[in-house]
Amino acid sequence: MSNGDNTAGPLLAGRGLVKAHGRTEALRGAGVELNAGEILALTGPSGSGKSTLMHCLSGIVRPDAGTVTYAGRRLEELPEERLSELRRTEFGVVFQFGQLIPELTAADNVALPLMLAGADRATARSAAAEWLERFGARGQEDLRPGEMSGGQAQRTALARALVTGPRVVFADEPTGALDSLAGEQLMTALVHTARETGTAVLLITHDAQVAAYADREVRLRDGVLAPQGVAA
Ligand SMILES: Nc1ncnc2c1ncn2[C@@H]1O[C@H](COP(=O)(O)OP(=O)(O)OP(=O)(O)O)[C@@H](O)[C@H]1O
Repeated sequence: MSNGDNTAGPLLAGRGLVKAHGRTEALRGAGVELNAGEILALTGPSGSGKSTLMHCLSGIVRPDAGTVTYAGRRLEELPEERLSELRRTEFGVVFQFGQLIPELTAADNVALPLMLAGADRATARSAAAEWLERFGARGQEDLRPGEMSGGQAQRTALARALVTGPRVVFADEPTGALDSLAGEQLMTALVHTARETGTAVLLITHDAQVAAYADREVRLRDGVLAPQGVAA
């Protein structure tokens, strides 16, 4: 898919997003903008709609109403296959519990997105080893998720999210299952890499210390979002 941006505005913008899960209105007109290279923290109480908003912005879920614009393209207008391609090539995702494939080693988990994009196994594994090293997971290439600490699993998940060179990483409570030291190490690695590569990050967190790594923080409440200004 071409990278031909035709906007001078934000890289990713959700406007007037509405999404119900059954009778629960998770989003009730939420709007948020993410600029290229920006690290944005999305905070708010449990159940306020953070994950639903992230799923709409990343094209995993189609909103009931409202628009999502990525690099000048309206996600709701893309056919499913173009949307999948965009998710695979331009977006990376990290969840609270890594969600690595249990049967695969760290190296194969990280290599997988490249192989899905058509790289051969040797090339993909060599890129995977480089990314694992970058995230301080050198020597862990052959570990399977069941043999990893929480921090090792999350570093592997970060490497997997970034290996394809995405322009946006969506991270949903990436430090939520880690102790504070491992959480700090993960955030330092994520922020450092995002700065180096110019990748934008949308970061859901409950933790003010984690939100403080962001350039800006916005807060959701009852499915609606209000700007909070610059994070500490
Ligand atoms: N698949 C689903 N089916 C039914 N209800 C859902 C579903 N996903 C979310 N909800 C409901 O929608 C609301 C918003 O959920 P969401 O997970 O987006 O909030 P959140 O702010 O991310 O919460 P948390 O911080 O607890 O993860 C909640 O009331 C939740 O129970």
